[in-house]
Amino acid sequence: MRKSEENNKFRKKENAKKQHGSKSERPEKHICPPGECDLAKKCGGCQYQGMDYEKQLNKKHREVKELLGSFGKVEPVIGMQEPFHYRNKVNATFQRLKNGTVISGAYQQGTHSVVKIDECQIEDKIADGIIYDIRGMLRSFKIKVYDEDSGYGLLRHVLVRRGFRTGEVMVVLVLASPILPSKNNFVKALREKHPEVTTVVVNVNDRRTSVVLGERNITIYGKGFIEDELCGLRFRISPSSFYQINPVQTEILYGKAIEFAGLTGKEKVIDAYCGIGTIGMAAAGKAGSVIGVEVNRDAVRDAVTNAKRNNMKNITFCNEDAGEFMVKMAAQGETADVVFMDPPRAGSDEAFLSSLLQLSPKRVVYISCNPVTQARDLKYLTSHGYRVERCQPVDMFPWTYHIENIVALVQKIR
Ligand SMILES: C[S@@+](CC[C@H](N)C(=O)[O-])C[C@H]1O[C@@H](n2cnc3c(N)ncnc32)[C@H](O)[C@@H]1O
Repeated sequence: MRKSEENNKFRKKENAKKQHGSKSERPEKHICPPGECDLAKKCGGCQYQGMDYEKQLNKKHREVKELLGSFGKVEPVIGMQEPFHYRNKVNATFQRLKNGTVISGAYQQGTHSVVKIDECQIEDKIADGIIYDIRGMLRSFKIKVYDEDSGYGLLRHVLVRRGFRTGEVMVVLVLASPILPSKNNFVKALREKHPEVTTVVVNVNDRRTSVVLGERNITIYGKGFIEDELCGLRFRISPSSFYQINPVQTEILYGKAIEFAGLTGKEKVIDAYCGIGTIGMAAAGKAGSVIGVEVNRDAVRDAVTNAKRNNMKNITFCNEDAGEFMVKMAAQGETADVVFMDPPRAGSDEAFLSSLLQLSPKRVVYISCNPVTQARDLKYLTSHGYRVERCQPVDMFPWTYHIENIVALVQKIR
């Protein structure tokens, strides 16, 4: 995945076509000739490199059907019209080679050696350019790259996030200590090369860990977050908050999720695992009230600000473990009409699912980036009074084996 030319033929042919939701609407042929990305095998990020895009979608469809087909019909995967440079968040790890050269890129799959990446076919081009230039600035600013083995050095990762609609750019420098020497000059030099950078944050990660971000953020330029627009709403995104990485497909994903919720304007809705409040806020205009629940404190802070920013009065947020929150709601005899749940890859837990049954929502819309754990959780829900009504995979991650999937569950008639 990299320095590869997107296929111009593909673009010309497909530009005129609309986003495709069903097989017949899809472009006839998606192309990425085998071997186009010379790093694919080393980097391991794009498992489906070299595979025709249409084939990728069919393969993902088969995979979701294998896991979830027993619950009901699986719709064809909604793919992208232009499945390139979709990642709005790019994280580069830095490494100093034995000969002194500094490289940046991604860990080679299953190892801790870095594969040098200057430009990647799925990453935002501007973000890649910023990372490339930061690498070039390290020597003149005497910034040493962190060495995992010795624990010596300063710079561990650079994370760049770009607002798809706003163009705002956040650069997060993940450092082993809080002090960036000549920080003002560094920011000035970076902004001379990239005036599109709107904020620079130092994230302090002094632990021996493979987790990218530490807990402390220090804003050294700008407001410390970016804003972006999704579904006609404006969202603030802090460095540690979750935000979907493919904004084009996210609007399709949320649109389908809200359609599956069948809202009429009166419902009491829970948006569980809500991140910065995107799904709940996109749904709030069609619901009576919404409660978002999320464990990450920064994300909840963003969510509260986002609700105010969009002048939403019928949504509140709770900073809590989603399972614990549901247990409390159930213990208080509360109910809900619709529950959106969008847990991390590990899926939900029994505390959450068993309390969900007690809240007895008429509809559950389960969004997942891991159909394996989704299948496990659906097994539980379908053996406790729910049935799967709709199942819609959305390709948020072209060229990789990952797939996002939305399932609508409704209560079985007793
Ligand atoms: C896949 S993201 C979805 C976020 C949001 N729905 C969106 O579309 O942007 C999952 C979210 O669940 C949060 N999370 C993880 N474990 C949690 C838990 N036990 N309770 C509540 N939230 C949790 C994460 O911080 C993350 O924001």
